[in-house]
Amino acid sequence: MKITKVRARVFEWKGHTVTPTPHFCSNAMDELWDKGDSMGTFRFHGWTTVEIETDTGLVGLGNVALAPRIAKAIIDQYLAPLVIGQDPFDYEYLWQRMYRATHAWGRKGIGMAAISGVDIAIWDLMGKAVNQPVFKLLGGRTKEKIPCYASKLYRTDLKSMQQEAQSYLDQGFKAMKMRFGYGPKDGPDGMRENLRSVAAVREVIGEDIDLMLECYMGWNLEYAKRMLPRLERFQPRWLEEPVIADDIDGYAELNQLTSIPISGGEHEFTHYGFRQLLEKRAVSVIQYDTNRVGGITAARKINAIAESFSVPVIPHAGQMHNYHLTMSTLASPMSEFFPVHDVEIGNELFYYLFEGDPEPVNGFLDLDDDTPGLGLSLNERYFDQFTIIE
Ligand SMILES: O=C(O)C(=O)C[C@@H](O)CO
Ligand SMILES: [Mg+2]
Repeated sequence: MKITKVRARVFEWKGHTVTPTPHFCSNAMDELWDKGDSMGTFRFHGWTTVEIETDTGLVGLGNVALAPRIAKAIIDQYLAPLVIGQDPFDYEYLWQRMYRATHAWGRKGIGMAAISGVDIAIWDLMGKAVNQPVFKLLGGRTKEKIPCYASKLYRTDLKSMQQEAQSYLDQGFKAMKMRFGYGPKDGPDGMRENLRSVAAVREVIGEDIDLMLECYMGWNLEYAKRMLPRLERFQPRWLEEPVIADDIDGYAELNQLTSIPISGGEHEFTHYGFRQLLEKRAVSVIQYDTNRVGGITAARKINAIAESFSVPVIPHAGQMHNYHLTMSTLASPMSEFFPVHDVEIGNELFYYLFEGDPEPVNGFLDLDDDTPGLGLSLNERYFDQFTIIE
């Protein structure tokens, strides 16, 4: 089989969106004096799709969620020529070809995200070619079903957060993740608000439900060191991305500070990046996202390294490219799941662009043994709500 064409398309959402309220989610812009619409940088209202065509007529589908127009340009200009004419089953060779050819600028960030989109499409193609789901190519079913946690609970008024938490309990979730709204610039009041929000959610869900806490890089080391001891009594399953992704020593320090496990990795890239995080004991939970980290080819290597460190991998965002990896490794005990709702931050945009994702039942997801590839296709129902760039 030979790759004949790589078609990268940008989908920019032009439909209805919900604007986040102030203090909706702490984030890396919060430390600046003029943060503007701080969550603006971290709203993802566009996507790049990657369709890889072959001389057999089979088409593999991959995707990239970051900086879509740039990802498309990288794929069109640099990556497509490297894979056209090649056999998709040479996935490791093709990954190295893309990684090494773009090494001067592509190792981390959008370069690697673009490689990820092509690599995911290649794995989808391989699954389709042998008529097997991708998780079967990766080692098969290591769990009957995938436990998943509901991930939303942005900071709004506490009553609404409590109602939202209750709705996840009603749907059978045994774990959920909430966001902090306040950080170092918000002083003692903000600190109190952060603690109040965790107390409010804990009050509804009790002690037996796992609660994950998300900072989204909106704190700094000093603030995190003051917050962590105050949060211990809530027994969170983990505290996520307390500081910016480059402060690896900060992660390591925080990870040893209290009984609260520190998680991170959704802004880290390739097995080289994760080796560093693991060797420094910087995180107790790894959260790569397959469509950023280097695709399935890199993610499976990270799973192997993480397994040897006994550090669980719970990928960022859920979604099919992550679910297949989670299903096929004991290193991954669980998946993230973004509930379907109106387009807000953009995490949920996935469901407007793709179809085939499993729906959780009582807090578990399952993958179909009989659907070849990743089981994802483009959802043309909403195409008229996107600007599509070919
Ligand atoms: O789900 C996460 O871990 C994220 O970081 C999502 C992001 O949109 C912040 O809420
Ligand atoms: Mg996160």
